Amino acid sequence: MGIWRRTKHETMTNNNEQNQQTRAVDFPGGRGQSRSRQTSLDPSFESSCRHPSTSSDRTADMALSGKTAVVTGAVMGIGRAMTEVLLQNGAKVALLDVNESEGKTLMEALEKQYGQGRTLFCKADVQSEEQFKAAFEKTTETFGGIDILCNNAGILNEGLWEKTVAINLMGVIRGTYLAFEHMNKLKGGRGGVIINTASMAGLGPLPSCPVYTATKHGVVGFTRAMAANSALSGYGIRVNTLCPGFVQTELFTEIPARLAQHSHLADATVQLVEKLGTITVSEVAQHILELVTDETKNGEALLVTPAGKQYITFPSVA
Ligand SMILES: NC(=O)C1=CN([C@@H]2O[C@H](COP(=O)(O)OP(=O)(O)OC[C@H]3O[C@@H](n4cnc5c(N)ncnc54)[C@H](O)[C@@H]3O)[C@@H](O)[C@H]2O)C=CC1
Ligand SMILES: CC/C=C\C[C@H](O)C(=O)/C=C/C=C/C=C\C=C\[C@@H](O)C/C=C\CCC(=O)O
Repeated sequence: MGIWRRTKHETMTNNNEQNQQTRAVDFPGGRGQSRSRQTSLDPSFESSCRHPSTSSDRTADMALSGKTAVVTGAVMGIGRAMTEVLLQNGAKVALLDVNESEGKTLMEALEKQYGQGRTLFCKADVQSEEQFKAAFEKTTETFGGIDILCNNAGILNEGLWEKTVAINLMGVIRGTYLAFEHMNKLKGGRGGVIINTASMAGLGPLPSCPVYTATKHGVVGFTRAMAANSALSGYGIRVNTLCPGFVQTELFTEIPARLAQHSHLADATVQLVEKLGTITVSEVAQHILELVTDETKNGEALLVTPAGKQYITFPSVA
């Protein structure tokens, strides 16, 4: 059970046993940083990110300049890394999360790093139609529209399996339907793209997390169906899903407690983690850019693991 004895913020780096402190203000460093920009809000970190004084004059030529994104579960982990990728590439970002205190702190740090008027924080639980809808409306009111949605919020708790379904699957469905209302070209929208965070567990079963596996399989299936639905309907909206393997975040900690009645399988899961390795949030988030900017990407499932990235092909049933 070695892996789970590490302190809350220590994580196992892929193929090397160095402990890493993953602090609240910077992303895990480690392997693969050459493939992704190390970003940090830690002022002591020699960041490669643009500073506010240059951000505005360089934003104009960035891939996502003029675009507005909404990210759920944006305050930490993969969602926070996605937020940074979007900001680094010129987008304005609405951060949605239930963690209000951390959200406001992050907002202040992001404004210092990327300039005023580029970010908005909305306290929003993806389980709540009212809160999610209000956040969309506030975003549209603030930035003039929504072009990108990252349905990223998710939990892993087999003991609270109904909540897991409500957040991981129903929350993604709710966000997608709200985005279709705002983006639909047939309803006055300007089109757009939705990125749903599934998981490698959305492509193959994690025996110790059957409900989590079900939610992620649901996200993959729903994404592919909505992508085809939109294409056939002429809505002008693309829908793709990102399927990370094991990623070094809070969700990845205290796994035995999260497995609940399946915790007897914790060792098997540890062996799977050791077999497959782990990746950093930056190594995951960098891939949203291709899913967002490549107009040919619709209905794609992009698997990201220590071995790299792979677009999944599914058996054709018709
Ligand atoms: N960490 C991993 O190994 C992997 C994670 N994923 C998925 O990536 C997504 C992000 O996970 P992590 O960054 O690892 O998790 P995390 O626990 O580090 O961050 C999740 C964020 O979502 C927020 N959140 C939780 N419930 C919410 C709700 N009801 N409404 C709004 N925000 C809520 C939390 O406050 C937190 O800021 C999840 O969908 C997860 O299932 C997929 C594959 C691997
Ligand atoms: C315990 C789960 C830890 C983190 C959850 C995280 O959010 C996440 O989504 C991680 C998913 C990783 C899944 C990785 C592999 C899934 C593999 C399955 O397809 C097969 C499962 C077991 C096969 C055993 C083997 O040796 O291949």
